[in-house]
Amino acid sequence: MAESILTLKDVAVYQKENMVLNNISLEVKKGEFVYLIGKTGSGKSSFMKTLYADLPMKEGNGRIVGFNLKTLEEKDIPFLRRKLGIVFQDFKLLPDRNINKNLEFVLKATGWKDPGKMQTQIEEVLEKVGMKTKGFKFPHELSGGEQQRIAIARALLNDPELILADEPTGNLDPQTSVEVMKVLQEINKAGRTILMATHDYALILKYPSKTLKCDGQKVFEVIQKAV
Ligand SMILES: Nc1ncnc2c1ncn2[C@@H]1O[C@H](COP(=O)(O)OP(=O)(O)OP(=O)(O)O)[C@@H](O)[C@H]1O
Repeated sequence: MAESILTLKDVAVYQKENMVLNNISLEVKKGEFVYLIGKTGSGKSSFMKTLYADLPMKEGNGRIVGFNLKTLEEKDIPFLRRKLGIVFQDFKLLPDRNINKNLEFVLKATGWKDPGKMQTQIEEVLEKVGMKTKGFKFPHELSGGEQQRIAIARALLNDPELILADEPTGNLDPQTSVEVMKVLQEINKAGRTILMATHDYALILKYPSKTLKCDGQKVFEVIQKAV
């Protein structure tokens, strides 16, 4: 049986003192591609933030990539984040440096020292997202879809066990969304687990997969027809 990458038991998600979601119990296994859907304000981003410890897990129990979210201490958060690849809607690339330097910055910040190894790793992740020749460009010289591919490459730098993508196609046109989705699908086929929050039902129809829905302060699995 596939190993569990994420297990939640009776978890509640809070924004400060306000409960956003409760009674969440679910499991994501190694190799799965899971969508997280739900209306604006239903709690998708808050759910994701709880998973990468940007919001504390006040109620329930959770394990993610081997870390216990309930007992996680502040000092352990960087180590958790190293085992997660996080992709956001708005790319969050550093505008003042080129793509190679953006990626090098992350490697240095996560303890890499050897320049040769860093260069090899940068080339490898750029190759995976089809951007090998674009390392010298600045973020503003790339299209939105290209910037998102770079953000995915950045998420792959430390060989994460789980990729959390929060509306990764939210700023992209339909055709570019499909291109970015193809990259995520390839990464998933290569064995990586992906949890992706999205509003984009066209993508879900095109690439059907296990789907969780946030609604009425709950998170539950929906069958494809009911999406
Ligand atoms: N930083 C914050 N402080 C307080 N409340 C917040 C904060 N961020 C979000 N909320 C509230 O938490 C609830 C869930 O918001 P969240 O952003 O998680 O929803 P979402 O499903 O991701 O929405 P969207 O699809 O618009 O991104 C909303 O009621 C929102 O107002």
